[in-house]
Amino acid sequence: MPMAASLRTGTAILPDFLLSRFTGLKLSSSAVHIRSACHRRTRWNAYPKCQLQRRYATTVRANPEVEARVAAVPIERMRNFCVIAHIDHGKSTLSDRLLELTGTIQPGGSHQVLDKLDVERERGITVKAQTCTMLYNHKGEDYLLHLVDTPGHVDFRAEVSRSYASCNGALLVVDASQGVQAQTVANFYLAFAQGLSMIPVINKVDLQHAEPERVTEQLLGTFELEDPVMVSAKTGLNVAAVLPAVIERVPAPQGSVDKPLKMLLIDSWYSTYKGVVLLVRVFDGVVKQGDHIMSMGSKLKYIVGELGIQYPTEMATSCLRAGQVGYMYFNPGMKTISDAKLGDTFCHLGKEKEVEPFRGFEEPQSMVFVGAFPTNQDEFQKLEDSINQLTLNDRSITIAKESSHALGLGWRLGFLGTLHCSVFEDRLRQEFGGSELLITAPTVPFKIIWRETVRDRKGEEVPKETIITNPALYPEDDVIRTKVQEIQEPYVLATITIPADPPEFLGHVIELCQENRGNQVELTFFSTQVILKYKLPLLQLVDNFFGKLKGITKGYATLDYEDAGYLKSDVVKLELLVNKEPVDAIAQLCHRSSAERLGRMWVQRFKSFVDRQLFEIVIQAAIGKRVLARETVQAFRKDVTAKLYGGDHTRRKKLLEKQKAGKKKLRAIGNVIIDQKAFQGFLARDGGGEPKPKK
Ligand SMILES: Nc1nc2c(ncn2[C@@H]2O[C@H](COP(=O)(O)OP(=O)(O)OP(=O)(O)O)[C@@H](O)[C@H]2O)c(=O)[nH]1
Repeated sequence: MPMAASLRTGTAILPDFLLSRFTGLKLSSSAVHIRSACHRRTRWNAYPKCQLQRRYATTVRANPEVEARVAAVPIERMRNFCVIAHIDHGKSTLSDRLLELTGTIQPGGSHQVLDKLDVERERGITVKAQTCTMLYNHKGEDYLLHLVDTPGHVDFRAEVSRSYASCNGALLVVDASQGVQAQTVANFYLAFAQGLSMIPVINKVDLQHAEPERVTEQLLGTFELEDPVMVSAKTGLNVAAVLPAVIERVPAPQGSVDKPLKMLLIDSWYSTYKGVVLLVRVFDGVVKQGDHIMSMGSKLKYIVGELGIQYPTEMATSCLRAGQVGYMYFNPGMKTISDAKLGDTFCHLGKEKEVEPFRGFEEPQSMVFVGAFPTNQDEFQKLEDSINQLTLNDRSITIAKESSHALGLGWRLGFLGTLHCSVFEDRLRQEFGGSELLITAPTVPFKIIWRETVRDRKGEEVPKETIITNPALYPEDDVIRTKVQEIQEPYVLATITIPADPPEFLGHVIELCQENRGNQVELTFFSTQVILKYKLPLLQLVDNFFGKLKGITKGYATLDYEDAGYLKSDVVKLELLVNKEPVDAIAQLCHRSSAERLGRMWVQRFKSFVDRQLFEIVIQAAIGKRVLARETVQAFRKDVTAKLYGGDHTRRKKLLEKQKAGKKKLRAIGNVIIDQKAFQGFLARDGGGEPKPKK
């Protein structure tokens, strides 16, 4: 058994080949890389098959030399900053270089140490903010730097906003060949609103078509940001200039170790081995192992177990002081991860009156919903287990049981956006088995404003409101006529950037936005770029808008969006009928203007997946009683006894068993028997429009 390069964690040694099997990592990199990777991966996916991975992930070793250096750094020499950028502009690569430069990880190891979730590696995107503490010697003095690598995609904006609470500054990374893009704009304003000091970093200057001068002008023109640091995170060129800029341009955190403890809960995740882990930022005071503390939100009391810094994995220290960000376990641990309310303030027990709690974070709302059903109803429990495993560390996913006449028992799942949804779908297909799963078309929440009134908190009479996330719960026509005042759908303010050349791009994009019921809000020309702002219904966005946008701009357009509230809409419920019986799982709420096109597409598509039967099958798309489209599957005559010729009875038995197993996957819609494969084919999406793996 090869034991060289084994990873020593605590008292156990795991051989290379086992380690690589359980972690999926190559072992050329240092042990630190491996442990870091193991640790990060467990935060998003708790894979049942990776017990060993999780066990090794949570191993903690104190390092007296590092701890002594950390303890000697006063608050004036601490800097907490995040790295923000448009997708793919190089945040994670730059973060890697900074970790190497400060000796936190070994140089030349595996890439993107902070992108460690399976999904991040597979798709080449960051979905979870990751943090790391570094020690950096500048002009002969040690500085304690706390870096947060943030996700670029709009769906994970809540992660970014939360990270800002632990930071005083931000590195705004811009690709030297692409310049300012949609998410650069969005991230800049978010960071600006939080009062963060921003350092522009122009990355990828090594590229042949890099235009650092043009991007410098753009940064000045768009954000009034001066003095960018020009780097190549890939080759390491000039990366050494980044940290001195952080020290000089990002203010030290405010706070005092002499004041009562005031600590903010920024993030939490679940470790099977040790339970709930908290990521905290200490604003005032000092917290040590054994301290009795309380949550000012829930009033629950806890005793601090182990605490320390992420260096880049957990490294136990004796205390965390004002200005620091670190991890913490309670002893006994928190019962469930939902007890860890992000944005909660903690103080020492008995000091509650002396501490003003933080306002907390805004809870992100689910905006994209799908139904998930097992093709074989016997597998319902297995699906439930898979969903529970995958949502353990992602509390932004909402889950509710759902029952469909056509598809049986399943789950209604809510996500922050389309990428969030498609990332989860991929994970669930991997975990549960892709061919065994039916996922319905994504939909958005609709708001129903009733004529009936209720009293609000101030005692004033206001119309009653209901949010509908499942078309099955949409009121019947007569209820809408008599009891509903209006129906609203969610809108977003979309920012689209495109190159000014070729000029046709602009025309195509305006056309696309108009076709999708968009209203132009702003159109700005920069030297080589155009930034458009449109108010668009979210429903249009989930219908592969990004894919279409990329298509008409040869992949050059970038898109970002923010919530723009609910607006009145002419919503209808489109249903698919099979021999007059509605197929509930396929019903969708849509705008009246798109109902006919969608209906026609539905009937043609469904027809192509339905097997002919002994009688004619009529497939229709309808709004209430009004039929919009119709297709017919002709009957055919089948000799059902053809295969059952006399002779070998075992053959006959096998055939019957096969039929029995097959029946589990059949569904009756009225008198029509439909194989789940038809639904699967009909509901299959090509997933276009989302970022593709880049490596
Ligand atoms: N040529 C060149 N490529 C770079 C440089 N920095 C990063 N890249 C490449 O650009 C791609 C994106 O880099 P990442 O670090 O993953 O970008 P990111 O901003 O973290 O991406 P998200 O996490 O998805 O938001 C990778 O293929 C990197 O290898 C650079 O300085 N020069």
